[in-house]
Amino acid sequence: MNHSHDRPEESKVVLQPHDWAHGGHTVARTPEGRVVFVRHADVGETVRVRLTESDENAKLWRGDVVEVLEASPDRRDRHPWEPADALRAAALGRRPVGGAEFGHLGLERQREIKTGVLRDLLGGIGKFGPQELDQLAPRVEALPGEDPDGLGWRTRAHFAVDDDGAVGMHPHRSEDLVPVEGFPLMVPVLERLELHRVNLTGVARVDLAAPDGGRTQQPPQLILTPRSDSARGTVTSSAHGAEARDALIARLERDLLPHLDRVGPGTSVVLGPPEGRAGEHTVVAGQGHVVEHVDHHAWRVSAGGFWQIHRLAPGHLLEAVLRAAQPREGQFALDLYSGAGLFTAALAEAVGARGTTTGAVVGVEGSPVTSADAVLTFGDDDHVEVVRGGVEQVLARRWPGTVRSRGRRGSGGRHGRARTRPAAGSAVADGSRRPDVVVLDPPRVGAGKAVVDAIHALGPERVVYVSCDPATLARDLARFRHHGWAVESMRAFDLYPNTHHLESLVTLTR
Ligand SMILES: C[S@@+](CC[C@H](N)C(=O)[O-])C[C@H]1O[C@@H](n2cnc3c(N)ncnc32)[C@H](O)[C@@H]1O
Repeated sequence: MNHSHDRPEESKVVLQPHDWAHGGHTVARTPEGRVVFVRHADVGETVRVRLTESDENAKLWRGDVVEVLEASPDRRDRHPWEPADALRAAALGRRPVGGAEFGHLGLERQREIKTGVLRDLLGGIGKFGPQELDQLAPRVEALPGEDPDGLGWRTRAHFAVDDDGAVGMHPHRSEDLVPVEGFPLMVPVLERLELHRVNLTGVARVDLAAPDGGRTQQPPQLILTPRSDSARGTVTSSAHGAEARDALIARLERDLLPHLDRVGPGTSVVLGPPEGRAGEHTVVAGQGHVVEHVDHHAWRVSAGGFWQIHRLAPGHLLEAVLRAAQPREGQFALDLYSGAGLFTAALAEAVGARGTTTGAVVGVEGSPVTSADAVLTFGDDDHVEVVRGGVEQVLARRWPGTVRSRGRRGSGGRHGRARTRPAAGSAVADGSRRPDVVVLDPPRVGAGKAVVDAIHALGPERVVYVSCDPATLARDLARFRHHGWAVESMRAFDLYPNTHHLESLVTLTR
């Protein structure tokens, strides 16, 4: 069992990190040979580290930098966000919050580190040889139009709320809650909401959404998740819970709405089900959904539905996916883990206009909220079909024999029978036609063996894999390569500046 140290002076060691690992930390060794994952450092530095997990029996220890004895040339003079600055947090006797764990380094260095981690994972888990890696030359690219400090990009963010109703964030792997006044990684329209000035007692979590990258007149949206415990007038699902929910709504109308009228007029406020429960959303003010746009496309995204986080990501990814997938008029494209239909829309336009008999797109999405959005977005477009369900289950149903293991994976596995609307031609609907192009964009757990095997069995010309986790991507690529697929090209994007996260886009052919 790990134990955390409450008395910092008792648990400090001086270390020299020698490597970067996946997950946002450097790797160092104590003189006794113990491996320590150190956050907020860089390779080549000498740092004093406060151990946050150091159980004698643990395989590895963890710690945060509290003092820099020899600094990396890439260390920034000033961290762009104080609550996440490890050195400043140490001076205040607390831990840095998560959310900007690379903020101590310049953006170029951040991308260099992410490129190195991607390459290491492809070599280790993915079994790519050094020559293959040199040929592919994966490199994490900055998005054109990115802020020079990597700030102001998040159109989606969330905060926890403490017992006293103040918004806060957690340090890495900690239940502690540090109150925060804003989050400069968010787009300005969300920063201006100044939620730290409002008492949100009875709320467990606040999610924020700024449509259209925060650029349009469309106001932002706040989604509040009520607490489910019995403390402080909170909400349960019982009849008593309905009263508590009404009381919470009354309190929000009294405290939150006048504040929002001053700082963010028109902001929508939506109350979700209590934490850990499924259920309806109640619109307290404004609307229950936003509309996202890229060029001439528009998508509906409801409270709780998925949308790409970086303000520039939807347009950039859409273009990159189209370039990689090369869909042609009359083809059948399968969009797996399709969300609200970002790629579905572009693929649909490329394979044929409404009413064509041969061009078709099928999007598969597991979340009931997000797939319902896609159904509404694509309306009566008869060459687009939106299927709600787990990818593995949907592939097994539509193309029996392609999925060997019927394990239940990921969020999509929970959602019963697929709901389809409308059929995109009978051959597509009954599974007798197979896709020419498959795009997949799974969550961090990746696609997994059964889904990769099924895509292989479907025999498309091209597969485009969009990934937000390079470790599961490497694992899934190894499986594709086992089936004889080759990586034609690989790109990676810095969609999450000042954090260790990265997005990859891989084109596979046979
Ligand atoms: C990374 S998002 C990509 C969405 C979309 N491609 C986009 O760019 O907006 C992954 C999506 O997969 C859905 N999802 C997660 N696990 C799933 C599963 N097993 N089957 C189907 N959908 C799943 C999530 O609800 C989410 O909308």
